[in-house]
Parts: sequence; structure tokens; C-alpha cells
Amino acid sequence: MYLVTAEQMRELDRITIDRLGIPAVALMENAGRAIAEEIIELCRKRNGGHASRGIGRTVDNGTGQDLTGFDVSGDRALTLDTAAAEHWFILVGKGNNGGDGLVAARYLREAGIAVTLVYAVPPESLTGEAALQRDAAAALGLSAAVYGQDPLDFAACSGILDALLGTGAAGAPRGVYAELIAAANASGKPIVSADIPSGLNADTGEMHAPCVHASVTVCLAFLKRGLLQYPGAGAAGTVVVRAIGIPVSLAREVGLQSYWLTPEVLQAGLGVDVLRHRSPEGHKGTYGHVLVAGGTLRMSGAGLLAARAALRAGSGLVTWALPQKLLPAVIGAAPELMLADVGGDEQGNWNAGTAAELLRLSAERDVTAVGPGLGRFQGDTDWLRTLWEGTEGPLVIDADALNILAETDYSHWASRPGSVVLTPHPGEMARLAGISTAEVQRDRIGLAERYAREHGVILVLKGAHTVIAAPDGVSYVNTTGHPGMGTGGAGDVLTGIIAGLLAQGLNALQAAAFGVYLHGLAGERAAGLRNHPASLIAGDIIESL
Ligand SMILES: NC(=O)C1=CN([C@@H]2O[C@H](COP(=O)(O)OP(=O)(O)OC[C@H]3O[C@@H](n4cnc5c(N)ncnc54)[C@H](O)[C@@H]3O)[C@@H](O)[C@H]2O)[C@@H](O)CC1
Ligand SMILES: [K+]
Repeated sequence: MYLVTAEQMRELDRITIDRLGIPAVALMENAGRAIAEEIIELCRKRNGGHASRGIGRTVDNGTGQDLTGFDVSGDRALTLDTAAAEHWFILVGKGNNGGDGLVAARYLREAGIAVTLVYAVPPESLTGEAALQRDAAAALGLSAAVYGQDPLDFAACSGILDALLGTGAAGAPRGVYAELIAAANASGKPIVSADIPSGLNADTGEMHAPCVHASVTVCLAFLKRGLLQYPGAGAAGTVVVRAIGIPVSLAREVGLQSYWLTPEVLQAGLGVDVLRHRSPEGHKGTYGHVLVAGGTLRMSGAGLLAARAALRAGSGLVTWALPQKLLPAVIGAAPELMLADVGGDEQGNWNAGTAAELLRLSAERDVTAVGPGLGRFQGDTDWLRTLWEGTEGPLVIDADALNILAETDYSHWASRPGSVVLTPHPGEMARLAGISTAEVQRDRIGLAERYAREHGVILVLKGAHTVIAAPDGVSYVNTTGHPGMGTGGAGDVLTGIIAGLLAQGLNALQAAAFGVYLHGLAGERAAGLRNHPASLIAGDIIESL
């Protein structure tokens, strides 16, 4: 499923209306009806009635697919047995988002639900399609109040539709908009947001103050980027994407290149065999050979986790290269691994002299993963450069190897035949990009896309909803995973998985995207196996692969 910015959404609107000749008011009608359907669905579930669709983060963009991958059905009759118990406040902004709310109000009324329109601004100031909807609502006799002029008691309603600000919003909500948002949040009533929660930056997921905290967000036509990026993702509640008559086929014309990473996107878009078929004639040589370079005396576990994860990801063979001093201590830690002595110093640290042996080892293997538990050492920049320029196959760079990169301008290094996958967490990304961690988190998709394009690498920006970006501008946002995965070593496991997939012949973008997806899925599974997700440790993720 595509992800769009507000600007791209406006372009899609323009093409649909101006070129295809589909009237804006028809799109608004579809939008409002879809919103009403989702409100009725929410009421039904809340009252213990039959839920017509699966619970969770759901989407319906004509594909009948939800964000957790379950199939969903589409019983959306606009009726509600318990309608008499409902009274919804419809918060109406000045623009088309408000227009959507006015349409929804009509359909809710039709279903027998009491509605009160709450205009943020005097209704006379509405224009275009929104004004048309205002007049239709008035002609139907829907009760209306103007915020600040008429008395309003939020305690009297059973739910709130937030149709204040959509993709046309600029900056933090001002004046009466801010007051209404604060009052809605304080009411404790369930809030359904039209398109995006008012106060959310639709592109970056940044939450302005104030920002609506929605139970459900009915996103219209295309999934807005901000709904998948934290902190905004946390304010959106359950996200439902509803088709409103804008053809998905226009996406190509507008040049959409950002996707929510689903099994369909992996399979059809990226060409990944998500079932990971193994040939009946296959043998260990069929599935590639990973070289993991990492681990020091104090952080040997990082190298071990990455190497074990590469095995569990399906790599036929895995060699763990580590300082000679450590080698006797790790014998038998994972009997399936091969160990390689690269020298190093007396304390079991890596040193500049290990580069030659590493190059030799790497030449005989399909992929090299470097960084987990590597530590820093004298001459490490040249050491990494030797590896970068001297190895032919793909290179996965993580942890301290990223910190080495961050301290040098590697754009001058010779371009390499094999691809490069960088897997920074937000702190490492901040060092790579020369900005603060807070700035990294402000627009993760945008930053990942820029960095990947500028540096010609596949970038995996880790954290909740990991972003994968490629040099050609394509990006993916992954939503598998679990908060329990915030534990030491989880990143080393991801590095190993990506390397293991590369060894099996996936290209760098496929391996990065599928690796992130599988890592999250395994984390979810592992968390479910513990008595409490907080008990999850990185090794559990490997065992759940
Ligand atoms: N044809 C279309 O363009 C369609 C638009 N749709 C809806 O329209 C929305 C976009 O509509 P608009 O472009 O009219 O914009 P919005 O309705 O999002 O908001 C624009 C209005 O809010 C005011 N405003 C902007 N930022 C503000 C702030 N920070 N504080 C207070 N007021 C602020 C502006 O003065 C303007 O009047 C979408 O999110 C979607 O809900 C749907 O109806 C589908 C079709
Ligand atoms: K809204």
C-alpha cells in the first residue's frame, strides 16, 4: 500500500477532479459516508454487537487487507440497533475536512444517531463543497452550534467526530481549533478523526500541541505518511484507509514511491518469495555463506547473536570472524557456526592488522556483515575503507562500523561493486547525518530517503516502524514488531538476518525489507511466548524466526 504526503494527495485530488472529471463533491460524499460507516462500526463494537470486520489496525483500500495481514470482510450496512443511545458531536473545520464531517453527519442521522454539528468558525465562512454540505445539513434540520457562541457540554455526547483539520492544515492548530481539540481530548469520549487527527503533521507524524488523540482514524484514499510515523502513529488509534473514488492507478503518475511494507508489497512489489521455498535438491552450498566480523572481549555476544541469526535466517553456512584471543572462549557457543581467527590484540580487541585476513575470508564468502560488538581501535577508518573497497559482495554495516563511517566522508571512497546496507538506530543515524536524535525522529521517512539517495546505500533506520530506503528514492515502512524488542542485541539479530537473506541470493533492498519484516514478526511471536513482553531478550527473537 502506498504512503503519501499531503502535497502528493493534493496532486492526486487535482488529477481526479480536473482530468478525470470526477466532481470534488462526489469524493467528499464517498469520504463522509466511509467515515459514518466506521463510526457505526465503532458503536457496534462498543456495545458488544457483532463487529463486521477484524479488530486491530485495519485498512481497506479496495484490497480488503488490514495492517496485521488478516483478511477482512465488508458488511457495512448503515444501521445500528443501539442508535438511540448515541449522540455524536461533529467538530467541523472551515475546509474540506469539515465538509467530510458534514457529509458523515447526514449518514449518521440517517442511521438514527443523534448528531450535533459544532462549527469551529461561523458557518457562513465555509466555501466551495464544504458550504454546499453545510446547506444540505441545514436543510435536513441537523442541530448545529457555533463554538464560542453557543453553549456546549461535551459530557452530553457519546462520541466525537474530529473533522477540524486535514491535509490542508499548516502548523500547530490555532485559536478556536486548539481550544476544541483540547476540549475533545479532555472529554474522555471516543474520537474518530477524519483523514488525520487534527494537530498531526500529515507528512512527518509530528504532533503539534494540541493534537487529537483518536480511537479511530478514517484515512481517506491513500495512507498518509504521518499516520505510520511516531509519535503521530500513537495518536491515530486504529487506522482505517477507505477508498473514496480516487483511482489507485494514479499513484504511478504522481510518482509515489513510498510503501507500507506488507506481505503483498514484499511479494508483488519487491519480488520476494515470502514463503522462502527451499529446493528439494538444495544443500548447504545452495544457500550461501555469511561472514560476520564482530565481537570483542566485552561484547562477544553481539557477534554471536548476529552470526546465529544469519543461520536461522536460512544461510547455508556462517563464519564468525573474531579476534584470536576470544576464539577459545566461544568454542561450542553455537556449534553450527564456523569460527575464523583474524588476529587482533592481546586483550581480544580488533586492530588495524586484522583487515588483511578479513579481506581474504570475505573473498570466499557471499556477504560480509561488520560491526556488532566490533569496538573502536586505532586506524579503524582505514580498516573499514579497506573492507569497503576490497570486498566484492554485499556489505552490511552496523553498530561501531556505523560510528566509524559517521566520522569520515566516505563519499570519497571508491565505489564498490557490491551493495551496502546500513542499519543505524536513531542515535547512530544522528551521528551519520550530523544532527540530533530528536531531529532524526522528526521525519524518519524523509531523512532515510534523503540519506539513501545522497550516499547510494540501502538505509535501514531502526526503531518503532523501521524505515527502509533505497538510492532510487523508494522507501518502505515496516509495522511488524513489538515494544518488547527494545532490548540489547535485537539490532545485532537484525544484521544477521539481513546478511543471511543476502547470502541466499536476495538483493540488498529485498534482504533489508524482508529482514526487517521477519525480525519484527519473530519479535511479536517471541513476546507472545513470554509471561511478560518485558522479559523478551534478543536470543528469543532468533529462536522465533
Ligand atoms: N477534493 C478534495 O480535495 C478532497 C478533500 N478531502 C478532505 O479535505 C481535506 C483537505 O481539505 P482542505 O485542503 O480544505 O484543508 P483542511 O480542511 O485540512 O483545512 C484547511 C482549513 O483550515 C485552516 N487552517 C489551516 N491550518 C490551520 C491551523 N494550524 N490552525 C487553524 N486553522 C488552520 C485553513 O484556513 C483552511 O480554512 C482532507 O484532509 C480530506 O479530509 C476529502 O473530502 C476528499 C476530497
Ligand atoms: K481531522
